[in-house]
Amino acid sequence: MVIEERAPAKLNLSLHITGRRADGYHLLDSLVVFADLGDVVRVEAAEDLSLDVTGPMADGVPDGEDNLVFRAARFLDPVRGAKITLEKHLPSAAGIGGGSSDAAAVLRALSELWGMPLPRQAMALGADVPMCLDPKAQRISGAGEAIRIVPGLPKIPAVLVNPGVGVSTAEIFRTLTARENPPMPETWPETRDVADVADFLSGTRNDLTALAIAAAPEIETALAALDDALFAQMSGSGATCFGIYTDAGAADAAANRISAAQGNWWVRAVTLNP
Ligand SMILES: C[C@](O)(CO)[C@H](O)COP(=O)(O)OP(=O)(O)OC[C@H]1O[C@@H](n2ccc(N)nc2=O)[C@H](O)[C@@H]1O
Ligand SMILES: Nc1ncnc2c1ncn2[C@@H]1O[C@H](COP(=O)(O)OP(=O)(O)OP(=O)(O)O)[C@@H](O)[C@H]1O
Repeated sequence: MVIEERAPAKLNLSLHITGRRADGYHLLDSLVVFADLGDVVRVEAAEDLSLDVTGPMADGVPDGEDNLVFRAARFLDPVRGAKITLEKHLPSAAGIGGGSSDAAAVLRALSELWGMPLPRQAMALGADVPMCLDPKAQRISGAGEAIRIVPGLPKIPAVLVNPGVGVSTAEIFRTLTARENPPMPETWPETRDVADVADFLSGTRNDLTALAIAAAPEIETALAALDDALFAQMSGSGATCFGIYTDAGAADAAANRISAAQGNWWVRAVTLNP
């Protein structure tokens, strides 16, 4: 029996950095949603643990013990075996939680295969892993472990643009000096449609943007390419940026326009799910 789990792209619609803990991890206040696009993880019973990485974005992704999928399997059970296949569709080191979403998907798949409870304390695998365990719209605080589901968001047509440069999350946090910034508003607006969401987001920030642009100036070009969106911002530590649009037709048209102008960029029209 093959168990299949989707590992959707994670988008930080906002990312406020509000402080730093004694252990060096930063405190976040972030609105996170997931796209209808992602990697695919498949697991089946086997004596030994093995990992095969396939798919259009597999190039350069580690296929051994360095892969977060492998580490997640060992984290769930240090000795049990399984044959794991990871089909990569998302760019890596891209701020859309590729490795974290894969790790969460393999935890879901292996807990089913091995008949084990899903571990909720998955921070040790990465700050983004807990939020990817149940990929729904959520507000994240703490260092990523404090999760509140955000009800009532609409489906959001969007375009994801990655200008083809990898950005190291660790490196961006290391260069951060302005660590005490205001959080998002505490009260949540009633969002009935995509324009309401854009309106709310226009009062938010991604506090890593300037540092990411300093490391990868292409990010500024990617944001400029999304200037016809209702709202555009960078996700995570970059380099992927998103633009949100009134409807799927407008998102498709923007994706086609940007792809035609920038043949080497990774550009996708998606829906961001509530
Ligand atoms: C930027 C975000 O993507 C926002 O969702 C996450 O906070 C990062 O999540 P991630 O990639 O799973 O991060 P990890 O693999 O745990 O950490 C990578 C690096 O970022 C730094 N890091 C990460 C999360 C956090 N809250 N504060 C940090 O300072 C850590 O010191 C580490 O050196
Ligand atoms: N399953 C995986 N998929 C992609 N990269 C992985 C995976 N496992 C380990 N890696 C390594 O992790 C690095 C970061 O990739 P990843 O895609 O997780 O970053 P990211 O999207 O910026 O994450 P985040 O949004 O959580 O900061 C890669 O450069 C790669 O070497």
